[in-house]
Amino acid sequence: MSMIAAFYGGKSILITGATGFLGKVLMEKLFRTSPDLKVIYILVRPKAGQTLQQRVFQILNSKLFEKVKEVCPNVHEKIRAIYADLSQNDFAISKEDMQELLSCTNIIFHCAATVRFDDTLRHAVQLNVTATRQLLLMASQMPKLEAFIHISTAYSNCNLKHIDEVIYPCPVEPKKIIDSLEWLDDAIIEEIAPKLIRDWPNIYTYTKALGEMVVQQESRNLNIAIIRPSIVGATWQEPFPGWVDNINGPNGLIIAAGKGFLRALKATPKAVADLIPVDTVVNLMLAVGWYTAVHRPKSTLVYHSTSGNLNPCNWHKMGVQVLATFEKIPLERAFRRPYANFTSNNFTSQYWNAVSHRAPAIIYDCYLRLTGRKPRMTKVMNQILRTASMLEYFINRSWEWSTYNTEMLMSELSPEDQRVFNFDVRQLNWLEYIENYVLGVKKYLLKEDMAGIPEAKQHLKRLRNIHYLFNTALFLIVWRLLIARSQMARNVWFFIM
Ligand SMILES: CCCCCCCCCCCCCCCCCCCC(=O)SCCNC(=O)CCNC(=O)[C@H](O)C(C)(C)COP(=O)(O)OP(=O)(O)OC[C@H]1O[C@@H](n2cnc3c(N)ncnc32)[C@H](O)[C@@H]1OP(=O)(O)O
Ligand SMILES: NC(=O)C1=CN([C@@H]2O[C@H](COP(=O)(O)OP(=O)(O)OC[C@H]3O[C@@H](n4cnc5c(N)ncnc54)[C@H](OP(=O)(O)O)[C@@H]3O)[C@@H](O)[C@H]2O)C=CC1
Repeated sequence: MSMIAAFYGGKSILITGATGFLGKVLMEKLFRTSPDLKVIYILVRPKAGQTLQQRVFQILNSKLFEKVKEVCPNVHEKIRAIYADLSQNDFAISKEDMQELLSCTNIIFHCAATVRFDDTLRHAVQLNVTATRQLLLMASQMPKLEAFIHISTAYSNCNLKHIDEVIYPCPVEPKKIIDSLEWLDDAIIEEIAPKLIRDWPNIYTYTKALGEMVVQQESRNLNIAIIRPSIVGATWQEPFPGWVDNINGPNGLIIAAGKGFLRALKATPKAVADLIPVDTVVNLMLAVGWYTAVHRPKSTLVYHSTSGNLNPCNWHKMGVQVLATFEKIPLERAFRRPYANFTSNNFTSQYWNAVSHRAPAIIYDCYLRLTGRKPRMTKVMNQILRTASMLEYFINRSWEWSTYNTEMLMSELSPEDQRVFNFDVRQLNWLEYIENYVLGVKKYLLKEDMAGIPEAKQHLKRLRNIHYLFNTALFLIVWRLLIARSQMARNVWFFIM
């Protein structure tokens, strides 16, 4: 019998960010392994014209929850969506809902955040810092609370090279920043933002670091733990391999590569690709929730959910396997044949951007114009290159994250818990994982039908022929021009003939 699964039985669990990538996988695993849990409260806002109930309905009826419905047929009754907007005072939660949350909650998993790298400082602080403080305040009024698990990121201290499982102080106190945002206007805030974030690469990582400091400062006598995942990728094993549902992190670039838009990337081939499967992160979260509540460590423990020091993979290996998978299982209607050229050199990267990205986009737009259609490829390409440049910081560096606490926790688990809540990334086979990941992007994210693979392969063959034809024509034109203008070229030509 799993001790962790039994621990969550009968519990009332509060999850923020439950509609996000990590939150959905967390809910799924909780319902599947502890179907006798009492209730999961989720703080949700209406979005894209959908009410809370419609959003919950959509999640529970997705492929991700198919197994849950077999194990826990009354899952609909065990999920309680509470209207909340984490960027508002008191999260805009009604008095009755707040009362219920305060009096019933046993465990909190705080996953909600803005993960956009380019968010405004005001919004990112509201979500990643102030909301965390507000939730901690709520937690301090919960008499039944056993553990508060805060999800941060392994990159919250990416201005350092070696990162231990400790909370590092930020140069400016979070409280000072929160207070000043109240009276500064937006224009001034955006002006001072670069000075505040100093050597952090973006607002996201900086505000996540501030969020951790807030956790440390406002922990009172709560049982708190922080989990820092690196780049969260598709599921490894559970509930099935390759599940993914948003374009964040590597996902968008994998699509851009598979569709042949992105054929070169400014990346250091030997740098560690610190991906971590989302189900591995979730298993660690649940184990940490149990350990924090039952063992009540004296201080706030930080757990790294990373792969680099236990089972490293690099960007070269990842790129090669992504391409190999697209050979076998191509995406539909590709723009060009997939290709991956990694270079860490600025000049070469600019060259490939011009030749491999911008020039084909311009040529294709000319073709669209000539055939009476609206040009669009340059716009798409600019967006992809902007995204790639935003991620560049993370694919040109390697970090060392120590994992003492994570390994200690692994050794504390019973063999049954190590199996059911496996977060031992040493068992991960990268080639198999990446293949399933790419397949998952095709099936679950792009919703492409596997029956379309023969046609997709045929399309790639046509693209290859167009490519050869184009290169031959280009060569002949250049050669003809050279012969017309250079005596040496003429001599070479006669010599060959
Ligand atoms: C050469 C081939 C290589 C072969 C493949 C190998 C793959 C290597 C992949 C390497 C990836 C490395 C990733 C490192 C990430 C480190 C993350 C740190 C971990 C974390 O803690 S946080 C979670 C991660 N957060 C994110 O990923 C958010 C990043 N996104 C943003 O911040 C914004 O979206 C961005 C990029 C600033 C763009 O903003 P904006 O210009 O306002 O655009 P929109 O968001 O409105 O989107 C417009 C348009 O772009 C599409 N889009 C958005 N994001 C991506 C993406 N990541 N990849 C591709 N495309 C993306 C989006 O769908 C929109 O399209 P439309 O058609 O709707 O216009
Ligand atoms: N994905 C990754 O690679 C990594 C993620 N992390 C961390 O993991 C956590 C979860 O990330 P992930 O699931 O990927 O992110 P998502 O963007 O998928 O999910 C974010 C969640 O936060 C919610 N949220 C955002 N703003 C508000 C708001 N104003 N009110 C209520 N809810 C809000 C979103 O709700 P809605 O659906 O309404 O938008 C969504 O449920 C974050 O803390 C992130 O920093 C850490 C390392 C890597």
